[in-house]
Amino acid sequence: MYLYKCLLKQFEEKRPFVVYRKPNADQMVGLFQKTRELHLIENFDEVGFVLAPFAQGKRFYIPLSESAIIVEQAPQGKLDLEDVELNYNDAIAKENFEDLVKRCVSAIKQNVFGKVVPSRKESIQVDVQGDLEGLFNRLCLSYPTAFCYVIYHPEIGMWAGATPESLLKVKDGVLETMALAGTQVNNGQQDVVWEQKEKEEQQFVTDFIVESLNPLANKITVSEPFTKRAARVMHICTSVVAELKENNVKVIVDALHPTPAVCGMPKAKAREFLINEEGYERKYYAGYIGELNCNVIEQTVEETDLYVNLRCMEVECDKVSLYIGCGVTKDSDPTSEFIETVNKSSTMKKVLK
Ligand SMILES: C=C(O[C@@H]1C=C(C(=O)O)C=C[C@H]1O)C(=O)O
Repeated sequence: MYLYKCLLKQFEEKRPFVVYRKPNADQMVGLFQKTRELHLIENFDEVGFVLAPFAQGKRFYIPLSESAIIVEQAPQGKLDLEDVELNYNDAIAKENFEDLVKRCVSAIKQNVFGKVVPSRKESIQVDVQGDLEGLFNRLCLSYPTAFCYVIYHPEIGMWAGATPESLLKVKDGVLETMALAGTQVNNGQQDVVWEQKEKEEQQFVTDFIVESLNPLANKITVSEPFTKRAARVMHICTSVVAELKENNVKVIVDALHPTPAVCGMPKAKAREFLINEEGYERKYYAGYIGELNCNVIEQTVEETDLYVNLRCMEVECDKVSLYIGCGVTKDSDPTSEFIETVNKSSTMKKVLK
């Protein structure tokens, strides 16, 4: 396919690119920047594809005006990749993460915050860059309902992922978003029962989103919670629709990012704790990614469609680093939370060959 040829050439020449496929979409998009420049987002009037970090780091974009744009049919069909063997007994990772969760619970009990979302990083020796076409195909075919992407910038590096979580979509003055939290293993079971802890955790996220949007919206509609399946896990989800007073993407992004689904609440306290206590830098994990002031397939510039960068990995020449986190409340059990991160890690592990 022409898009993949361009991707290979672009990567060989160390020029920025992104290839992505939106949830349930038939088409995929490739943006191939003609220069190697790093374009930073200043005021959110920019038009292009953005990748923003969780906290520290550069918020950059690939401008449409400087890129070759290729739209092709996305990989069709469904691939059921074999389950990978998950290691629940990595003693060092387990001990470190459980210790972090204990510190989170103790901060919650001291009323520093009500919820926090600690995370960890797991590196695997594997060469993925040698077969980017295969990687993107596997992402799209395995996760048809996710936002799948591979993005590269010579000054930033390469990231890939298949995220189930929308940060926001703004179109015609209407904003759509979701409150996603609470996790259990997805065995394809039909009767799903959610524990009180998970329901509360998800309610935190819904409340935060509604409160943050209140000053910005004339009317907000919240759906009943429903179960959203995402590969090996599933979550509780609520859809939120807001009629905006003003179409100011910067104000809306600042209000929502990072949501308590990936950070905690109150936001500032949780974020400060994570930056100081996690012991590593999240970089673009739990940041956001997507089209800013454009919809490439529909060829309009009046739309923004951003996703939370979850179930993702940083791709280097001989290794990948997976980033995985989980919401912690006062009732969290450190071992169960570690197991949850292992389960979530299977989304990316499955597409590695
Ligand atoms: C933080 C992650 O996922 C988030 C946390 C969830 C939870 O705490 O149950 C569920 C969905 C996501 O909003 C992750 O996948 O790394």
